[in-house]
Parts: sequence; C-alpha cells; structure tokens
Amino acid sequence: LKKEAAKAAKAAKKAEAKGGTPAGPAISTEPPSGTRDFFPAEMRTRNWLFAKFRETARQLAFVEYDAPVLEAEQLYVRKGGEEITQQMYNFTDKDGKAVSLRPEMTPTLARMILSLGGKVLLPVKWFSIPQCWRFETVQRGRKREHFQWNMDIVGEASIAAEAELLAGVTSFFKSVGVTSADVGIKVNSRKVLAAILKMYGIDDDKFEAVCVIVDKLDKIGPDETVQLLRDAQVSDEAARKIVASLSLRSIGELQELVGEHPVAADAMREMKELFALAEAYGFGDWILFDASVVRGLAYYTGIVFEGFDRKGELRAICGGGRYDKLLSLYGSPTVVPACGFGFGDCVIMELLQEKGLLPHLEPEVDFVVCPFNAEMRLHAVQVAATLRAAGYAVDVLLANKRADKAFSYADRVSGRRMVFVAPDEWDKGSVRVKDLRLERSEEEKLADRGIELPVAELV
Ligand SMILES: CC(=O)Nc1cnc2ccccc2c1
Repeated sequence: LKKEAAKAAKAAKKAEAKGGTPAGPAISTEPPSGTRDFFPAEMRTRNWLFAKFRETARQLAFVEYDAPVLEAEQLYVRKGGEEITQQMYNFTDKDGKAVSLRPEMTPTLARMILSLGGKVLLPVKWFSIPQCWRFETVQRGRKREHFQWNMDIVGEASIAAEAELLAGVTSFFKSVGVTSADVGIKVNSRKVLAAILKMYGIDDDKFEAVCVIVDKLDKIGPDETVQLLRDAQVSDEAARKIVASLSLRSIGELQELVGEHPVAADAMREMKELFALAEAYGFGDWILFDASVVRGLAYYTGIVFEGFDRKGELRAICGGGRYDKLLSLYGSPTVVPACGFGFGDCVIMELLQEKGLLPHLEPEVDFVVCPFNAEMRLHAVQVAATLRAAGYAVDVLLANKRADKAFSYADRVSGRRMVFVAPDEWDKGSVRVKDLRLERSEEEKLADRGIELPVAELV
C-alpha cells in the first residue's frame, strides 16, 4: 500500500508540474507520434514550397485534383511485398469496412480515372499535393506522414511523357535555386530486368517481387540480394546476372550484357531518346543512366528515376516512373499507359535548409490600426473596414493600448504602418500614420509624430 501511495504521490506531483490537476495530467500537447504540427512560421514555409510545386505544375499545364485521405484498403493490396503496403495505416471502420489512410496517391489517381470510364479524353496531366500516411514502428522513429507532390501523365505510351515529368522535376528544382551541381536524377528502365528474366526463362509473374528485392541492393548488398532472389525461386545464375546488371555504368555496357534481346533493345532505344529530349529541354546535365535504380514500388514497368543529392547525404528527394499495367490491375478493359512521380516535402526541406535556400518569411500586415481610447474604437474599425475593402491586410488592436505597447505589438505582427485614430485629428477628418519599416532607434520611433492624413488618402 505504501508503495502504491508513493507512486500516486509521484504521479500527482509530476502532473502538478505539467500544470495538470492532482486528479490527472493535463492533456498531452504533442501531436500523435510521427506526425507534425505546422505552427504559423512552419506553415508559411510549407505554403511557400507548395506554391512552388503549383507554379511548376501550372507551367507544364498540369491541373490539380484531390481525393479523400481515406481509401478502401484493397486499393493497396499488391502481392509485391513492398514496404509501403506492409505499413498501411489501416483499420476497420464502424461499418466494418476495411479502410486505410492513403500511403501514396497513384492508386487513387488510377481509381479516379477509372471512375470516369471512357468519358475522360486522354492524355491527362494531373497533379496533387496529398498528405500520405504509413504506420511506422515507433522504434524506427521515422515520420508517419508527409505531403507528397504527385505529377502524373495518363494515356501516353511514348517516352515523351517521361521527358515531360523530368522537365517538371528539374524546373521545380531551378525555381527554388537548386542546381544540377547540387542534385542529379538517376534514370533506368525496368525493361532491362524484364529482358534478363525472359532470357533466363523466369516467369513474368515473378517480375514485381524481383523488382522489390533488387530495390534493397544498396541496403543489403549483392550477396544478400542474390540470396533473396534465390528464395524467390530465381536460379543462381539468373540471380547473379540480375545483380550484375544493376552495377552497369553505361547504356553501352548494357548493350553488351543484354543488347540482343528485343525487350532490352527497346529499353535502350527509349533511354537514348529520353537523353536526347533532355538535351533539347535543357536539363541534360541533370540526368544520368544508373542501372541500380529500381525504386521500391511493384507497379513500375518501364523507365524509373529518382532525384538524389550529389553529396550523398540525404535519402532520395523524389522518384517516379512508368506504370502501364496499374489501370488494368484495377479492372480497366483496355491497357492505359501512365507515368508519374512523387516528391515528398521532407527531404527537399532538409536540402533547402542545408543550401541556405529557404526564404525568411514574415506575416504581411499593411496597417495596424490603433484607437486612441475606447470612444475612438468606433472610428478605428471604420478606418480598418475601409482599408480592408481596398484589399489591405489590417490588424486592429483589440485592446486599447498606450503608444509604446501598440508599437511593440505592431513589431510582433510585422506591421508596415501604424494608423493612430485620435480625437484631435479625427475632428479634422484625419488620422496619424507612422511608417514602421524605417530603420530608426526606439526613441526616434516614439518621437516620430508620423504624418497626418485624411482617411480618404490612405487607400
Ligand atoms: C522522408 C520521409 O519523411 N518520408 C516519408 C514520410 N512519411 C511517409 C508516409 C507514407 C508514405 C511514405 C512516407 C515517407
């Protein structure tokens, strides 16, 4: 009993310290594990980043779509064994429905296109910036949500579509001051893997599992990768050939390894065309062939790519590729070619921070209106309404404050000009305006009487 009492006393003391009542602790003020609050300063930065995403999408004539964060779980059930489908933030809702917070946006896009049936004119170029979720174990300490800019082209089978996507990625980077010296984009084609599997008589239905396995290469090394391929019923010789193909450094070497195979030849031709288009777009110095890039999503069928920081300190910045079979998987009566990329909001922020490319963003308040006293509030709000109707951002002091307190408030909200509404000036139809952006000392600010203006001249 004594022990229990001591424990309860300790908990009550701890709760007291946290401002809770002895009865129990105050609510936790932290967001759920693995998730983020966006306070105003962080929200300004996020809005700045998303505005850059939207500006790039606009320039490439993409249109924005959105959908519920909640989807039927079955939308993500794939046999490829990908991490993303094994970490679903899924649950059974009160109707007994198996649902999940979306771990990615591409399946939702496919569902929406399918819902339009034959009514949608292809190709479509759609983008969205959805919050995506995963139920990550707390031990791994990774985040459970992020916002991921998605750009997809549905209905175009040629490499022109992938070139447009890469144009989008590179023009976004340029728009935030990232150069091709900071970041590169590795490009590969899964058709090479498909050719090797065919060369060794490995059944197509192993393709997705093989892709998910070889995507682990740089984490688990070649031997472990060969072993995993063997476990997936791939012959030892084929497994070694697959792993060897991932370390090729040029399209020429690829030619030697698998060149004569028609599927591989197709892959080579496409990649050469992609590199020629890249030069024509002016982003040739951003992309490089890298046979080890496979990406972890099972549904990619052709070109795959990923943006990386050339210093090699960060995780992949963005990634994408062609997924020509996904709409068929969801029941499309015809094959609908598609390709797209995802661009998370976290790694890019680390990169921009490190490169000193994040802008310093302040709230924008054009006027802070300060009533001289309670009686003047009626006139002060009239002035504020006039200025707001003219499109200005106006903050009216909610409590009557002395001038020096009003100034410190105006500083805090980054006001540009202070408008004092006082009896003497008001009797003459005027107010007193002070510019707060002039570089002056505190006492100069206080001494400065500002200028007297008729209200009509303010707007
Ligand atoms: C770097 C990072 O935070 N990645 C991240 C964070 N949250 C996710 C949530 C769902 C799917 C992928 C995710 C990926």
